[in-house]
Amino acid sequence: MPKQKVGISICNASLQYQDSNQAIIEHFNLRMPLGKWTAILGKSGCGKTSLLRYLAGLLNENVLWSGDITLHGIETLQDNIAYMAQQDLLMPWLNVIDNVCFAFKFSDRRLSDTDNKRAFQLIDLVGLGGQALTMPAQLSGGMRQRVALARTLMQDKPVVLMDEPFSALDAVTRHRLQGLAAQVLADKTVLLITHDPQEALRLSDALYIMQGSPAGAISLTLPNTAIPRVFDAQLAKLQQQIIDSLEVDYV
Ligand SMILES: Nc1ncnc2c1ncn2[C@@H]1O[C@H](COP(=O)(O)OP(=O)(O)OP(=O)(O)O)[C@@H](O)[C@H]1O
Repeated sequence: MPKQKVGISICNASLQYQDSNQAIIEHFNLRMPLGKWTAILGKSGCGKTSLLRYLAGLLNENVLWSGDITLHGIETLQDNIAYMAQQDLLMPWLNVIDNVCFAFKFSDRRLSDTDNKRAFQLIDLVGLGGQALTMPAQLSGGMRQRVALARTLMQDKPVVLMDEPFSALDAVTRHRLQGLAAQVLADKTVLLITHDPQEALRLSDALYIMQGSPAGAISLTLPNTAIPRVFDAQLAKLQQQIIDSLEVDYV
């Protein structure tokens, strides 16, 4: 990886659920470049979501954590993170615009005219102009994930955690939404969990494979080319390298 400013670094981390007698992550090191995408791949159950949820502050009392998290450009992770999950988590009783503005409902800040205007602009940006008053049940899976993306953008946080956000979509919709996300989340520090090596290679500036039990992370060197990358012979080779690394945990 070319020299890049680090946004978040995790050093020698260990994570264990309180009700378990074994850590799921140990000697875990990861450096997320500032304002870039970092992807994590790993066998199902190796601890990817747990790590993300810990970083999002959703696991505090349920886990034992050790290790250092160093932040650059932000004071705390709390208040600076937006989380986009695999399921869109849209509120079925709220229309598109109210879902996009959902985070405001739980904050002290009232929605200003400027915020409202921005919400409409984001809905346009994700290709859903004219659908602001539509209910989630009337939208396709891809459209719902677009609303979730607009909601993530509305929060306007410098760090975005994404847990398999495109995995439930068909290949073309996924490809389009990946491109859109790369465009609209440019300059954010993004941590993306995915099971799809191609997605990781297309979108990320740094790529880690979680391996072992408890899991550590190994990094893969990526070409210094523009994101989203076009899938070429070099990426195909890297894809094979990723699969070989992942296979170690399946023997
Ligand atoms: N609340 C919990 N309490 C105890 N153990 C848990 C809890 N949540 C998850 N685990 C365990 O932690 C391990 C890691 O789970 P996690 O969901 O983080 O894996 P993952 O890599 O994200 O998996 P997948 O790719 O299938 O989503 C699993 O063995 C799981 O059973």
